[in-house]
Amino acid sequence: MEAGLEQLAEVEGTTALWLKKHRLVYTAATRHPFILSIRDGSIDLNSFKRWLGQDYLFVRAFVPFVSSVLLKAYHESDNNSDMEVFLSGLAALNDEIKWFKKEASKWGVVLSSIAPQKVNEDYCRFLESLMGPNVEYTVAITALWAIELVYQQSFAHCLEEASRTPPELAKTCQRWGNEGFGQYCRSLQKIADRRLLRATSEELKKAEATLLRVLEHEVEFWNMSQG
Ligand SMILES: Cc1ncc(CNC=O)c(N)n1
Repeated sequence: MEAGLEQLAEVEGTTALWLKKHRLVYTAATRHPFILSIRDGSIDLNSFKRWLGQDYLFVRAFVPFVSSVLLKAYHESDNNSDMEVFLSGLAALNDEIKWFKKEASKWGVVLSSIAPQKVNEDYCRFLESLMGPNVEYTVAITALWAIELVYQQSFAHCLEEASRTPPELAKTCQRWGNEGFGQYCRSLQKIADRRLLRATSEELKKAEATLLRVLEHEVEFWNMSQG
């Protein structure tokens, strides 16, 4: 007998099914020419610096978004360990903001004088639209997982055996490509799958649409960085 999508979701997880279903845009986000140019060493350092400055601004907007997911977990979660996962994410972001400042000064990028580009503003506005109390926890955790996954998958690709990532970019790739961050992403995915298994069809629809929007925003962000 053929298994329905709902039965498959119990075995494989809804998120994995969605990544298969949307593999074209998922691959566009995680194997973008910008990332491939880091991996093969051909990256234009001006593109890297543009990415660095814009991503610093993005991460500043990402902190309140993660906080909003933590707040939803506190109020709505059926599992009290969820909150600790987000708390560890926020702790990592604290470290990350310091890293951005150090890295920027190393490259001569003046963070205080960087204006967000339109693509970045659009992405940050999308994050804000997910922060309100009207957005379900299930939808918000799906977005958070997808946002982190794109960076984890992209930068881990630059650390693989065959990659020729320039040594001065290795630390950047390790920030999101390391095993600990991979574990964090799996924790987020487990929470998302647990929630999606119990979601209404309305919530499922919203969560899947939100995943797609995240992947599209990530592709645009790489496009913008590449210039
Ligand atoms: C545009 C974008 N997407 C995802 C991440 C990764 N999350 C936190 O650092 C990021 N830094 N920037």
